[in-house]
Amino acid sequence: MVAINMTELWTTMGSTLASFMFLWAIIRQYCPYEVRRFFEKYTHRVMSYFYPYIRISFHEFLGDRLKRSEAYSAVEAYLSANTSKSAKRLKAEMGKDTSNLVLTMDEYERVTDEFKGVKVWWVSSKVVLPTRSMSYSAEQEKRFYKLTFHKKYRELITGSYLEHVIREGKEIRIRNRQRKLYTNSPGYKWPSFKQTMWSHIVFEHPATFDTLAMEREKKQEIIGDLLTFSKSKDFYARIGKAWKRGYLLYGPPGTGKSTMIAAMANLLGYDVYDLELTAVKDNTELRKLLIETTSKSIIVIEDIDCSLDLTGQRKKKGEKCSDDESEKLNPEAGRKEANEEGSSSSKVTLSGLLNFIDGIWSACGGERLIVFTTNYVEKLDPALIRRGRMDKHIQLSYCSFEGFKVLAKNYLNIETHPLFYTIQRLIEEIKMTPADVAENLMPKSPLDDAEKCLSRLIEALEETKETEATITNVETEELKQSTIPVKEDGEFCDHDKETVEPENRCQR
Ligand SMILES: Nc1ncnc2c1ncn2[C@@H]1O[C@H](COP(=O)(O)OP(=O)(O)OP(=O)(O)O)[C@@H](O)[C@H]1O
Repeated sequence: MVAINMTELWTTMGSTLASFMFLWAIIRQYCPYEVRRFFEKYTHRVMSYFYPYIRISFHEFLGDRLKRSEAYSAVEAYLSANTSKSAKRLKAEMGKDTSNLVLTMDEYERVTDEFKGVKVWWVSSKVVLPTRSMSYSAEQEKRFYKLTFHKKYRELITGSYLEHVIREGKEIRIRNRQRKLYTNSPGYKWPSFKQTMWSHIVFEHPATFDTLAMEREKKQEIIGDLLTFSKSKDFYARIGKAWKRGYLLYGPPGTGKSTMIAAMANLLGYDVYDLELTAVKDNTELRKLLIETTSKSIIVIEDIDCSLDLTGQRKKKGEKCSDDESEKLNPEAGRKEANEEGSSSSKVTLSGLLNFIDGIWSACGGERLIVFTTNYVEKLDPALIRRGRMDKHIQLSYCSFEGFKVLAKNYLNIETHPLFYTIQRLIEEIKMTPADVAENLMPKSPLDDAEKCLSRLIEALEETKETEATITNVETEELKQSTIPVKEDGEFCDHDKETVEPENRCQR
């Protein structure tokens, strides 16, 4: 009897539940969104008393939909890197630089992640909301990620796990982002006054430390310094110092200063801000530009000796070093200067620049390198380049044999050749910049093989050697002649002060 009753009870319950589910499916389809939300809200509240799991949502857009949520983007990057191997349904999109595919979890896909032995679940989801406007009615999709975990791990997950997800997600995004090369150029801002602003292009310089012609040991030291800096956030916080580091690159033109900056940016994945000081109106504008720079960037002032003189006064436009090379990092630099002609004289001072490097504003943003380059280090004010401001001074010099070997590998794809012995002998006694060596190694026609290019370099080195020898001979000769000659009667003769008739002058 009892058994029959139980069977009846189960059957009734089953059919009631089925009817309820059927009804709910109809209601879901036809009832207005607001009513549905109301039911769902209260059902969730009742359920949460018995449900042992906690859920956290990360919505793509918050509030006005104008700006994508940083947390959502970080979670997306984290999940695409960490779970794309375990997810069964993935979405493929072109990366920002259109060179690779980026895989992310497809909608309604669920993946598991583990942190310190605790399992959590991520679901990518979306809600479709009706939008009503005067002119059209459309649906709006709101995407979000939902994280679920057991309530006994609340502290661990909301604390260290989420911190780990966001930090790693941000790092992945920085690694994958398209980097930018900024330059300051004059712009107009309401109410129509001229001021310099950052504009940018995509930064795609191919230089790396591998392709840089330099002694291996020196290269390793610089790489070590840069990597240590980039991982020292906590260290800088502990010692109470802004997270930034100054580099001074100096050496003759064509020794690789600009190339090294590009290699630094590529190594660390930083943006580059190429600051043209002559286009900055005054210290206030300089500070504004500084505040606008972002973290993980290199601020470069090339040829610093040409932008500011030792008294701290700006050089006039006409006095700027005529140096085509300064346009290398940024093709807009030349145009910018032309645009600047006729603008009012600038008033950036040495103290303004010192403030820029280590004033109170310089601490905002964090993780920044400030790089100055110069061909004449001796011309710079010691205050500008003292340690603490320019922490690391790097001299780039004429091409060594080791540097030549890097260039031979880059340009000719060879690591050894019988002509290397001759080149080693010549390059060790002659001053030739890596830029000149590189130019000679560059094949000039499809028929140019390694032998031809190396022979051309040897020829150029020998020519330079001859020119240097001729110059030295002339100089020695001039030096000999410039010593004050003695007249036959033993009197000294100073040619510069001679006022006597030519025929009475002493013979050189
Ligand atoms: N050390 C180097 N390693 C590899 N290539 C180099 C090196 N130095 C120069 N080059 C080559 O020479 C060209 C000019 O070099 P770069 O612009 O870096 O020199 P620079 O020292 O910045 O010159 P300047 O002082 O005139 O601005 C580069 O495009 C690069 O191809």
